[in-house]
Amino acid sequence: MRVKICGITKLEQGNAIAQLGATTLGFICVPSSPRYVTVEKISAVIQGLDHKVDCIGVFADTTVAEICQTVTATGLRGVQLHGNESPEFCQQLRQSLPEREIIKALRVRTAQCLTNSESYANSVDMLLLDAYHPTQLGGTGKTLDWATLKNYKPCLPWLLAGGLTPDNIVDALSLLQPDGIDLSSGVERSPGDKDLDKVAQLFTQLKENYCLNY
Ligand SMILES: O=C(O)c1ccccc1N[C@@H]1O[C@H](COP(=O)(O)O)[C@@H](O)[C@H]1O
Repeated sequence: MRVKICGITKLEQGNAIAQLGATTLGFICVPSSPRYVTVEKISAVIQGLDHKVDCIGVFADTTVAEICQTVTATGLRGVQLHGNESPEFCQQLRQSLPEREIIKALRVRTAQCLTNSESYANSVDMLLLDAYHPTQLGGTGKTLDWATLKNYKPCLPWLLAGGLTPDNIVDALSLLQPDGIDLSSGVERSPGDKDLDKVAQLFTQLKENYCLNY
Protein backbone atom coordinates (compact mmCIF):
# COMPACT_ATOMS: atom_id res chain seq x y z
CA MET A 1 0.00 0.00 0.00
CA ARG A 2 1.18 3.49 -0.82
CA VAL A 3 1.73 5.75 2.21
CA LYS A 4 2.07 9.44 1.46
CA ILE A 5 3.10 11.91 4.13
CA CYS A 6 2.32 15.42 3.03
CA GLY A 7 3.49 18.88 4.05
CA ILE A 8 7.23 18.16 4.20
CA THR A 9 9.30 21.31 4.77
CA LYS A 10 12.58 19.98 6.24
CA LEU A 11 15.17 17.63 4.73
CA GLU A 12 15.92 15.79 7.97
CA GLN A 13 12.21 15.09 8.51
CA GLY A 14 11.78 13.94 4.89
CA ASN A 15 14.67 11.50 5.32
CA ALA A 16 13.41 10.20 8.66
CA ILE A 17 9.87 9.73 7.30
CA ALA A 18 11.16 7.89 4.23
CA GLN A 19 13.25 5.66 6.49
CA LEU A 20 10.19 4.88 8.63
CA GLY A 21 8.43 3.55 5.51
CA ALA A 22 6.70 6.33 3.59
CA THR A 23 6.56 5.59 -0.13
CA THR A 24 5.72 9.18 -1.06
CA LEU A 25 6.47 12.66 0.28
CA GLY A 26 4.23 15.63 -0.52
CA PHE A 27 5.34 19.26 -0.85
CA ILE A 28 2.73 22.02 -0.64
CA CYS A 29 3.12 24.46 -3.55
CA VAL A 30 0.01 26.47 -2.60
CA PRO A 31 1.23 29.91 -1.44
CA SER A 32 -1.70 30.47 0.97
CA SER A 33 -0.90 27.31 2.95
CA PRO A 34 1.09 27.44 6.21
CA ARG A 35 2.93 24.41 4.80
CA TYR A 36 4.00 26.20 1.61
CA VAL A 37 7.55 25.50 0.46
CA THR A 38 9.48 27.39 -2.20
CA VAL A 39 10.96 25.86 -5.35
CA GLU A 40 14.45 26.29 -3.84
CA LYS A 41 13.45 24.45 -0.66
CA ILE A 42 11.81 21.58 -2.55
CA SER A 43 14.92 21.21 -4.75
CA ALA A 44 17.20 21.18 -1.71
CA VAL A 45 15.10 18.51 0.03
CA ILE A 46 14.84 16.31 -3.08
CA GLN A 47 18.59 16.54 -3.73
CA GLY A 48 19.39 15.72 -0.12
CA LEU A 49 17.13 12.67 0.24
CA ASP A 50 19.07 9.49 0.81
CA HIS A 51 16.08 7.15 0.49
CA LYS A 52 14.18 6.13 -2.62
CA VAL A 53 10.82 7.86 -2.29
CA ASP A 54 8.36 9.51 -4.69
CA CYS A 55 8.12 13.28 -4.36
CA ILE A 56 4.83 14.94 -5.30
CA GLY A 57 4.00 18.65 -5.50
CA VAL A 58 0.56 19.75 -4.33
CA PHE A 59 -0.98 22.59 -6.37
CA ALA A 60 -4.39 24.25 -6.40
CA ASP A 61 -6.05 26.25 -9.16
CA THR A 62 -2.86 27.47 -10.76
CA THR A 63 -1.67 27.40 -14.38
CA VAL A 64 -0.15 24.58 -16.38
CA ALA A 65 2.88 26.84 -16.98
CA GLU A 66 3.49 27.38 -13.26
CA ILE A 67 3.17 23.67 -12.48
CA CYS A 68 5.56 22.75 -15.30
CA GLN A 69 8.09 25.36 -14.16
CA THR A 70 8.05 24.06 -10.59
CA VAL A 71 8.26 20.40 -11.64
CA THR A 72 11.14 21.05 -14.01
CA ALA A 73 13.06 23.19 -11.52
CA THR A 74 12.71 20.75 -8.62
CA GLY A 75 12.65 17.23 -10.04
CA LEU A 76 9.23 16.45 -8.53
CA ARG A 77 8.02 13.07 -9.83
CA GLY A 78 4.37 13.93 -9.80
CA VAL A 79 1.67 16.49 -9.22
CA GLN A 80 -1.37 16.50 -6.95
CA LEU A 81 -4.14 18.89 -8.02
CA HIS A 82 -6.08 19.93 -4.93
CA GLY A 83 -8.31 22.72 -6.28
CA ASN A 84 -11.21 22.83 -8.73
CA GLU A 85 -9.22 21.64 -11.75
CA SER A 86 -11.44 20.25 -14.54
CA PRO A 87 -10.78 17.02 -16.47
CA GLU A 88 -9.84 19.23 -19.45
CA PHE A 89 -7.21 21.03 -17.35
CA CYS A 90 -5.80 17.67 -16.20
CA GLN A 91 -5.64 16.54 -19.82
CA GLN A 92 -3.69 19.67 -20.81
CA LEU A 93 -1.30 19.13 -17.92
CA ARG A 94 -0.83 15.51 -18.94
CA GLN A 95 0.14 16.61 -22.44
CA SER A 96 2.69 19.03 -21.00
CA LEU A 97 4.07 16.55 -18.44
CA PRO A 98 3.60 13.13 -20.06
CA GLU A 99 6.20 11.44 -17.84
CA ARG A 100 4.87 12.67 -14.51
CA GLU A 101 2.19 11.12 -12.32
CA ILE A 102 -0.98 13.21 -11.93
CA ILE A 103 -3.18 12.76 -8.87
CA LYS A 104 -6.52 14.57 -8.77
CA ALA A 105 -7.78 15.36 -5.27
CA LEU A 106 -11.55 15.56 -4.82
CA ARG A 107 -12.86 17.33 -1.76
CA VAL A 108 -15.97 15.27 -1.18
CA ARG A 109 -18.91 17.44 -0.25
CA THR A 110 -21.77 15.28 -1.56
CA ALA A 111 -22.24 11.83 -3.06
CA GLN A 112 -22.38 13.59 -6.47
CA CYS A 113 -18.64 14.33 -6.15
CA LEU A 114 -18.01 10.60 -6.18
CA THR A 115 -20.10 10.14 -9.33
CA ASN A 116 -18.24 13.06 -10.96
CA SER A 117 -14.92 11.37 -10.26
CA GLU A 118 -15.59 9.17 -13.34
CA SER A 119 -14.92 12.14 -15.59
CA TYR A 120 -11.22 12.09 -14.62
CA ALA A 121 -10.74 8.46 -15.72
CA ASN A 122 -8.76 9.33 -18.86
CA SER A 123 -6.90 12.40 -17.68
CA VAL A 124 -5.16 11.43 -14.41
CA ASP A 125 -3.35 8.43 -12.92
CA MET A 126 -4.86 8.39 -9.47
CA LEU A 127 -7.63 9.98 -7.38
CA LEU A 128 -7.34 11.25 -3.82
CA LEU A 129 -10.43 11.70 -1.67
CA ASP A 130 -10.23 14.44 0.96
CA ALA A 131 -12.84 15.99 3.24
CA TYR A 132 -14.59 19.17 2.17
CA HIS A 133 -13.97 22.31 4.23
CA PRO A 134 -15.78 25.59 3.45
CA THR A 135 -12.72 27.86 3.79
CA GLN A 136 -9.60 25.67 3.52
CA LEU A 137 -8.37 23.64 0.57
CA GLY A 138 -6.55 20.94 2.49
CA GLY A 139 -4.54 19.99 5.54
CA THR A 140 -7.70 20.56 7.58
CA GLY A 141 -7.62 17.48 9.81
CA LYS A 142 -11.26 16.88 8.91
CA THR A 143 -12.29 13.27 8.21
CA LEU A 144 -14.56 12.07 5.44
CA ASP A 145 -17.71 10.16 6.24
CA TRP A 146 -16.05 6.77 5.62
CA ALA A 147 -19.40 4.93 5.69
CA THR A 148 -20.56 6.78 2.55
CA LEU A 149 -17.42 5.60 0.73
CA LYS A 150 -18.02 1.94 1.47
CA ASN A 151 -19.78 1.28 -1.84
CA TYR A 152 -17.54 3.57 -3.88
CA LYS A 153 -16.12 1.74 -6.88
CA PRO A 154 -13.54 4.15 -8.25
CA CYS A 155 -12.53 4.19 -11.90
CA LEU A 156 -8.86 4.62 -10.91
CA PRO A 157 -6.55 3.68 -8.05
CA TRP A 158 -7.21 6.02 -5.12
CA LEU A 159 -5.72 7.45 -1.94
CA LEU A 160 -7.74 8.05 1.20
CA ALA A 161 -6.93 11.40 2.87
CA GLY A 162 -8.57 13.77 5.33
CA GLY A 163 -7.94 13.78 9.06
CA LEU A 164 -6.13 10.44 9.18
CA THR A 165 -4.04 9.84 12.32
CA PRO A 166 -2.20 6.91 13.93
CA ASP A 167 -5.27 6.56 16.19
CA ASN A 168 -7.95 6.29 13.49
CA ILE A 169 -6.07 4.63 10.62
CA VAL A 170 -7.04 1.10 11.64
CA ASP A 171 -10.74 2.05 11.82
CA ALA A 172 -10.54 3.70 8.40
CA LEU A 173 -8.81 0.73 6.79
CA SER A 174 -11.16 -1.76 8.40
CA LEU A 175 -14.00 -0.09 6.45
CA LEU A 176 -12.27 0.86 3.21
CA GLN A 177 -9.67 -0.61 0.86
CA PRO A 178 -7.92 2.35 -0.78
CA ASP A 179 -4.73 1.84 -2.79
CA GLY A 180 -2.97 4.15 -0.39
CA ILE A 181 -3.32 6.68 2.39
CA ASP A 182 -2.25 10.30 2.74
CA LEU A 183 -1.63 12.04 6.06
CA SER A 184 -0.62 15.58 6.90
CA SER A 185 -1.91 17.36 10.00
CA GLY A 186 -2.48 14.05 11.83
CA VAL A 187 1.28 13.50 12.04
CA GLU A 188 2.59 16.96 12.85
CA ARG A 189 3.35 19.22 15.82
CA SER A 190 2.42 22.40 13.97
CA PRO A 191 1.82 23.09 10.25
CA GLY A 192 4.86 21.86 8.33
CA ASP A 193 6.66 20.50 11.39
CA LYS A 194 6.18 16.74 11.30
CA ASP A 195 5.98 14.73 14.53
CA LEU A 196 8.29 11.78 13.94
CA ASP A 197 6.88 9.89 16.94
CA LYS A 198 3.42 10.06 15.37
CA VAL A 199 4.79 8.94 12.00
CA ALA A 200 6.48 6.00 13.75
CA GLN A 201 3.19 5.15 15.53
CA LEU A 202 1.43 5.17 12.17
CA PHE A 203 3.83 2.59 10.72
CA THR A 204 3.61 0.48 13.87
CA GLN A 205 -0.18 0.39 13.43
CA LEU A 206 0.12 -0.48 9.76
CA LYS A 207 2.65 -3.25 10.43
CA GLU A 208 0.71 -4.75 13.32
CA ASN A 209 -2.65 -4.71 11.62
CA TYR A 210 -1.85 -5.24 7.96
CA CYS A 211 1.41 -7.22 8.06
CA LEU A 212 3.05 -4.62 5.87
CA ASN A 213 6.76 -5.11 5.32
CA TYR A 214 8.26 -1.76 6.09
O1 LIG B 1 -1.75 20.77 3.75
C1 LIG B 1 -2.06 21.85 3.24
O2 LIG B 1 -1.81 22.92 3.81
C2 LIG B 1 -2.77 21.87 1.93
C3 LIG B 1 -3.00 23.09 1.31
C4 LIG B 1 -3.65 23.15 0.10
C5 LIG B 1 -4.07 21.99 -0.53
C6 LIG B 1 -3.85 20.75 0.08
C7 LIG B 1 -3.21 20.67 1.29
N1 LIG B 1 -2.99 19.47 1.94
C8 LIG B 1 -3.60 18.21 1.58
O3 LIG B 1 -4.71 17.98 2.43
C9 LIG B 1 -4.92 16.58 2.55
C10 LIG B 1 -5.39 16.16 3.93
O4 LIG B 1 -4.71 16.76 4.96
P1 LIG B 1 -5.01 16.34 6.50
O5 LIG B 1 -4.41 14.97 6.69
O6 LIG B 1 -6.48 16.35 6.72
O7 LIG B 1 -4.29 17.36 7.31
C11 LIG B 1 -3.63 15.93 2.12
O8 LIG B 1 -3.90 15.27 0.89
C12 LIG B 1 -2.68 17.05 1.84
O9 LIG B 1 -1.96 16.76 0.66
